[in-house]
Amino acid sequence: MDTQHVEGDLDLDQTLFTEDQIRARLAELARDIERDYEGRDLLLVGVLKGAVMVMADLARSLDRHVEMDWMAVSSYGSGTSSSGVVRILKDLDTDISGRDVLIVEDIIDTGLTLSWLVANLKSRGPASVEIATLLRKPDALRMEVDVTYVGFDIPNAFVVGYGLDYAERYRNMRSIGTLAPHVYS
Ligand SMILES: O=P(O)(O)OC[C@H]1O[C@H](OP(=O)(O)OP(=O)(O)O)[C@H](O)[C@@H]1O
Ligand code: HPA
Ligand SMILES: [Mg+2]
Repeated sequence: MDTQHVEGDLDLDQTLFTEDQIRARLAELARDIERDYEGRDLLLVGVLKGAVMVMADLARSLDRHVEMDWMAVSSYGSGTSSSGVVRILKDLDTDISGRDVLIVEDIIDTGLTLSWLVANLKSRGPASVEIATLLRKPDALRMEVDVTYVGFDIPNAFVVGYGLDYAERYRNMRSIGTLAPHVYS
């Protein structure tokens, strides 16, 4: 199944990561996470909606018990640049005080979402808060974010697929690619 199985059109410029490359990298991160959290309970917190695919595949790569909870926050709306205003659309169901929390994200772009979210979760008294993200754009960072597990560093271009959307489209692509400029011009 190729990148364009969903759209079958010319909306994508380039494939950055195939399904196989994503799966292999998540398996490596899973081994690191198993080692680092050995003997401790672990709560994975997925950030909706973009992180659904990463959460599903990372959690299934882990050879251990984990709990999963979800938050929905949004700062991008339907555009390609962060509004800088983070809104909680859905909060956790779990009380995280005293818990080891690992935030699972699809992408760190400006860092605004994650820096806000880490501060928000730390204020709830967890034992620890770490971040696992599949993608990070080092050149786009506006807020420093301490990330423990990074899948891939990527150039500063808008990407879609594997959970990542442009105006809610392309999330169900199996691979990740850059969007052709004509799509948002
Ligand atoms: O580092 P930043 O510049 O803050 O960008 C990263 C955030 O932006 C995207 O979420 P979005 O707000 O698009 O919501 P979504 O996951 O529902 O698409 C992405 O899933 C991250 O949560
Ligand atoms: O490059 C991106 N693509 C999709 N959603 C995003 N949210 C932040 N950066 C991105
Ligand atoms: Mg989005």
